[in-house]
Amino acid sequence: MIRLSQVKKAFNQGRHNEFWALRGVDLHLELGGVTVFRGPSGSGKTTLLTMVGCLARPSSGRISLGGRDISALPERFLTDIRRSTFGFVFQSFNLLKGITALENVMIPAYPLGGDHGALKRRALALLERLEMADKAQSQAEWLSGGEAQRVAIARALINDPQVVIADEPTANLDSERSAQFLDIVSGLKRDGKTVLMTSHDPLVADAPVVDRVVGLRDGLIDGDG
Ligand SMILES: Nc1ncnc2c1ncn2[C@@H]1O[C@H](COP(=O)(O)OP(=O)(O)OP(=O)(O)O)[C@@H](O)[C@H]1O
Repeated sequence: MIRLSQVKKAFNQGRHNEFWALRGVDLHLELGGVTVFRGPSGSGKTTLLTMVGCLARPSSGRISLGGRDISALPERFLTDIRRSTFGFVFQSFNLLKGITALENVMIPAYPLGGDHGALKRRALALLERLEMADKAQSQAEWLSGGEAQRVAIARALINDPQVVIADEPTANLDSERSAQFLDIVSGLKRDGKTVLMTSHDPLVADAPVVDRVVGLRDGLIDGDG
């Protein structure tokens, strides 16, 4: 379970261009299920997910994960929690060019050590599940948008995270690919994963697989259902 208490985030704090992207968010996220964060551009959705996923720290307020306060932990502990708990799918997918799809999927597991052969088999199994096995040896830059996204999803899953965070996952996809993405999300939900997404896309927010839609406006929660 993830709990945010009065989480605030300022950018450029103390400077003339100080901006409060989050202005006091209280939120309780149960593990399991699919939550979508919706709101106008600039309302703080991405900022909120980066706090939840331990990619950045709040300026004030508390975030706890499974009852443990993680907001004030030193960076190396945050990195460990991030690696073991969260998988990320970024809007632009962020695959590394010049290496294969398979190698991209394997990268987040390298810092954890372990047997290379077993890791490769796990990565291939994930690509297989996402119907991308035939592209395992393709260079990342050769992949189409939908293919790149599926590789990014496999990469997000390689360390078997409890929580998958996806920022505007359908922004670069046509409606058929978006529907396929939602099928993948259904599969993750069946596997017991918690999925947290931001989305402008009504196709996503209104999808039957979504359990909860949290609205954000001007850095505050604006509707939760
Ligand atoms: N590193 C930064 N430095 C300064 N301002 C920032 C930074 N990151 C985000 N912001 C500002 O914080 C606000 C919230 O940004 P955020 O990316 O969380 O919005 P969002 O709701 O995800 O928007 P979108 O739907 O357009 O992706 C925006 O006004 C943005 O310009």
